[in-house]
Amino acid sequence: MDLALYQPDIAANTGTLLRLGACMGVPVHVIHPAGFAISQRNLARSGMDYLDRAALVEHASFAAFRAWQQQEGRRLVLLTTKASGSAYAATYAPGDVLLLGRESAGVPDDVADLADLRVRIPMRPGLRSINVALAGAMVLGEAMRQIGDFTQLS
Ligand SMILES: C[S@@+](CC[C@H](N)C(=O)[O-])C[C@H]1O[C@@H](n2cnc3c(N)ncnc32)[C@H](O)[C@@H]1O
Repeated sequence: MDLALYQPDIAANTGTLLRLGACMGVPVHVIHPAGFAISQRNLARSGMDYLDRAALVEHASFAAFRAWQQQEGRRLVLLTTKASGSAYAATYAPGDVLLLGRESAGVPDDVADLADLRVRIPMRPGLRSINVALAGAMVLGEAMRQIGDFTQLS
């Protein structure tokens, strides 16, 4: 199970997800261009001293990320408010890569079309979206619970 961030805009969210990845043993992929430099200075406030324990993988472009994902034979699961299927009705597998959209605009349609599975966290009517780091945490938690990954943690 991996997390992937599509062209993230806000360093604090990426730092938060890197800290989550470090604690859960989940690699975090950043798909460039990001809206900020990937640096200790930019990420330290939210990532704190967990950054050194995070498995960060940077991809120069979506094409580079896509090549890696296909080469590895990993399923791409997109978290999007535009999905019809609930993230809590989906079935996850150990190799899944959970792809999160950018804070400002999600992912473009051509990227969404490549996803093997698109899932939505149900929300109350009239509300737009959940913070990207919280959305990632909610679905990662469900996916890890399903595949039994929490049993490997203390
Ligand atoms: C702030 S939201 C982006 C909102 C953007 N306007 C859009 O249309 O996607 C950032 C990312 O968090 C995730 N996200 C937020 N709320 C979500 C929800 N209810 N279901 C699934 N993913 C969600 C998605 O990956 C989304 O691209």
